[in-house]
Amino acid sequence: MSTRTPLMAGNWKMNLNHLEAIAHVQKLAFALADKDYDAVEVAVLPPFTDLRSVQTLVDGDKLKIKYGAQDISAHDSGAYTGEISGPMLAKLKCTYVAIGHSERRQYHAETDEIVNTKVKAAYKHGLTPILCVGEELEVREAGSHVSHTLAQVEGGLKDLPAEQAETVVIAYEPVWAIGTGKVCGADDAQEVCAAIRGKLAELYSQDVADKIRIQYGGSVKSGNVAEIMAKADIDGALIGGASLDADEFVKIVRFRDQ
Ligand SMILES: O=C(CO)COP(=O)(O)O
Repeated sequence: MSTRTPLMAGNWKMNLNHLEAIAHVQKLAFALADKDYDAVEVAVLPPFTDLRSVQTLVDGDKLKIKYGAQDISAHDSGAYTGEISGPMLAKLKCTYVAIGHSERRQYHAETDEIVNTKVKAAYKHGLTPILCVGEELEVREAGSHVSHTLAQVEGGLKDLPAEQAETVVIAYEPVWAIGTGKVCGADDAQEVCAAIRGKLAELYSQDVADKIRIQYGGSVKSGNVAEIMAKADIDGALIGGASLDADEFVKIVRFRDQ
């Protein structure tokens, strides 16, 4: 039995303005009880413009929900128009930051090198990275999904010491399953997540690999979450679309009841 606490994180992507964010987090706060947080860590990743509102709510009402950003600059400050730095996110008391999401790799040309620099920037400022990896449909069809994903894990964690790596969260998100309603079968997801843990053991040690949480992401809903979470190497989910519906997100947090 794994001692890893599952992490259910809602990636809102570019949805919900700061007023909608407040209403949404209030709904989650109202629905979730202490026993939910005892069993599962719950986090939301709102757009940057919502973070101050979410922080104010979480701080003011001592909510147990955690929050973080969807990206981080590789730089600490300076002439980088449009970017948001690690110190800015740390100042807002973010816990997590998603790095290398496939939408950033695809639309913003983020390479493993850039992802690796951002992972290091997150640690430098006390933020925990959620390193996103996963293959496109052509890669899966060619049968290279495992090696492709492991290369992204290795690239993203390059030169990272074990003391930092043991707290990273890896999110396996097959690109073809994101927002398509096509969930990766639980056995297929487990195959890749087990291979990721094997790679982590090779890069660090079995002890470190056993501490790292590996999430699955891609069309997770209340109806399929229990089957996915039953797998030995899956320690949570990164949820896009379904996290925008508070009732549905709460059901996902309560995956054991589904
Ligand atoms: O990309 C995702 C989470 O980061 C998954 O998105 P969906 O849950 O909408 O498929």
